[in-house]
Amino acid sequence: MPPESHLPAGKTLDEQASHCFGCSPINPIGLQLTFTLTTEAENITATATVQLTRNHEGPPGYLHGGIIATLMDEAMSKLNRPLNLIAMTRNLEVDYLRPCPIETPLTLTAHHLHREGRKLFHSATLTHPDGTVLATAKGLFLAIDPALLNRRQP
Ligand SMILES: CCCCCCCCCCCCCC(=O)SCCNC(=O)CCNC(=O)[C@H](O)C(C)(C)COP(=O)(O)OP(=O)(O)OC[C@H]1O[C@@H](n2cnc3c(N)ncnc32)[C@H](O)[C@@H]1OP(=O)(O)O
Repeated sequence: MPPESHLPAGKTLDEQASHCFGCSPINPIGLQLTFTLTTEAENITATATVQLTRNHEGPPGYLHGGIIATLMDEAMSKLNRPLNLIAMTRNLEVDYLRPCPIETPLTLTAHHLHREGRKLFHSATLTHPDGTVLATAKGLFLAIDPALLNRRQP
C-alpha cells in the first residue's frame, strides 16, 4: 500500500472512495459510472452503459485507450464488494479489438471468474450497441486487509 494518504480519518469506505475517478457522482472530472450488480453465488456481474465524449477522445471520434483500460478496471473492481473483499488491481490486460466510438451508448460488463485465496480473477468486455465486442480485459485483484486502509489514515 502507498505509505501516504490524503484521506481523512474516521470515514467509511464509501466516504473514502467518494472521489473515485471511475464511479464518484461528485467528481466533476470523473467518468461518473453507475453499475448494476448481479450477485448470485455463481454469477457475480457488474454492468454499466457508458456514453463518453470528446473529453475522453484518443483517435478522432474514438475513446482513448487509457480511458478504455480505466473502464475495464473500474467495472472489474465493482465485483469485489459482492465478494465482501477490499481488493486492488494487481494486473490488468486489455485487448483492443475495435476502435470504441465516443457519443455512443456502449455496454460495459464485468464477470467474476474464480478465486484462489487472495487472488480474484475477473474479466470484462466493452460492447457496441450492434453487438460487436470492441474490447476485452482480464484482471487480477488482490484482497487486502481492511485494517490497512485505516493505517493509511493520517
Ligand atoms: C485505497 C485503498 C483501496 C480502496 C478500495 C475501495 C475503492 C475501490 C476503488 C477501485 C478503483 C479501481 C481499482 C484500482 O484502480 S486500484 C489502484 C491500482 N492498483 C494499485 O495501485 C495496486 C498497487 N499494488 C499494490 O499495492 C500491491 O501490489 C498489492 C496490495 C495489490 C498486492 O501486494 P502484495 O504484496 O500483497 O502481493 P504481491 O504483489 O506479492 O502479489 C501477490 C500475488 O499475485 C501474483 N501475481 C502477480 N501478477 C500475477 C499475474 N499476472 N497472474 C497471476 N498471478 C500474479 C504474485 O505471483 C503473488 O502470488 P503469490 O506468490 O503470493 O502466490
